Amino acid sequence: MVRAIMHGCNGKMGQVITGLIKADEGIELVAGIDTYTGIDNDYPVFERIDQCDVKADVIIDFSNAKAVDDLLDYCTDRNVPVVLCTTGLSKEQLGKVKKASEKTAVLKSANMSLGVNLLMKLLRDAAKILGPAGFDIELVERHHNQKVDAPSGTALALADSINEAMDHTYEYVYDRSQVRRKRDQKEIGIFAVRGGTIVGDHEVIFAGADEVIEFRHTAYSKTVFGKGAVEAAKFLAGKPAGAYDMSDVIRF
Ligand SMILES: NC(=O)C1=CN([C@@H]2O[C@H](COP(=O)(O)OP(=O)(O)OC[C@H]3O[C@@H](n4cnc5c(N)ncnc54)[C@H](O)[C@@H]3O)[C@@H](O)[C@H]2O)C=CC1
Ligand SMILES: O=C(O)C1=N[C@H](C(=O)O)C[C@H](O)C1
Repeated sequence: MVRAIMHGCNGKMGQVITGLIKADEGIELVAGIDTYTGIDNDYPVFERIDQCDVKADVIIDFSNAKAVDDLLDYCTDRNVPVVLCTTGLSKEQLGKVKKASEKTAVLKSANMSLGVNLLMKLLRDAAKILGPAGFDIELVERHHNQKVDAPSGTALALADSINEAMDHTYEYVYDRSQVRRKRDQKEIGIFAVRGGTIVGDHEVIFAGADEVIEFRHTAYSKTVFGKGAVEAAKFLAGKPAGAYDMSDVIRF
């Protein structure tokens, strides 16, 4: 049985994972960490990660970018593998994630769903054909009104997978309001919509002369992310130090 700690246990994703793990015989939650303590869980909850003295095989993180530095310190000091799902990390934090992966197993993914991870692969193939054929690439993401980071981690990851296939020749453009010029072909425009309870929606538009191809992923519940995170935690427990992602868990 894999022993897991839920970092951000009283948030929306933390509670989804709590429910999924309760019904899973292969993994148990032995502790939770959250600054908000107004929920009764059937595992001990600590307000700060450095207060947690419960031993675990893996930590699952859905919290807040501000909480990630202390989490990485805890995981590297104790050599605990971590499934890092929080988005909106700074450039410095991404560097810290890389360093942490030299000391412990770190699986970072902006989107744990099967669909988005397949989409990344499809986009790489599409870009290799449509980019050289002169198609412009634009990305629109839509999320609920409680989301703090923009654009979404997934939008950036989708753009990165396209750019990777194109030898990193594309620039990302987030705001065209201040610039009076036509778009460059080597741009990926990235736009964020926030409203209501939209779980997560990503649309990638390849617009050519007289034809448009659109790829779209829509999450209808947070369970799709939760399921992927639980699978990732089971996969990561016991793994040696290194940088992992969902392509190590989901084999296409
Ligand atoms: N990788 C993926 O597939 C997904 C990633 N996310 C990301 O996960 C993060 C959390 O999302 P939600 O659960 O919707 O947010 P939420 O705001 O509902 O939950 C975050 C929880 O973290 C807690 N928290 C804040 N500071 C903390 C600290 N220092 N230590 C421990 N806990 C702390 C908050 O009190 C809250 O309960 C966001 O960055 C979001 O973008 C969300 C869904 C899917
Ligand atoms: O905050 C969310 O809700 C989500 N965040 C992730 C992101 O920023 O990409 C993944 C998912 O789309 C939901």
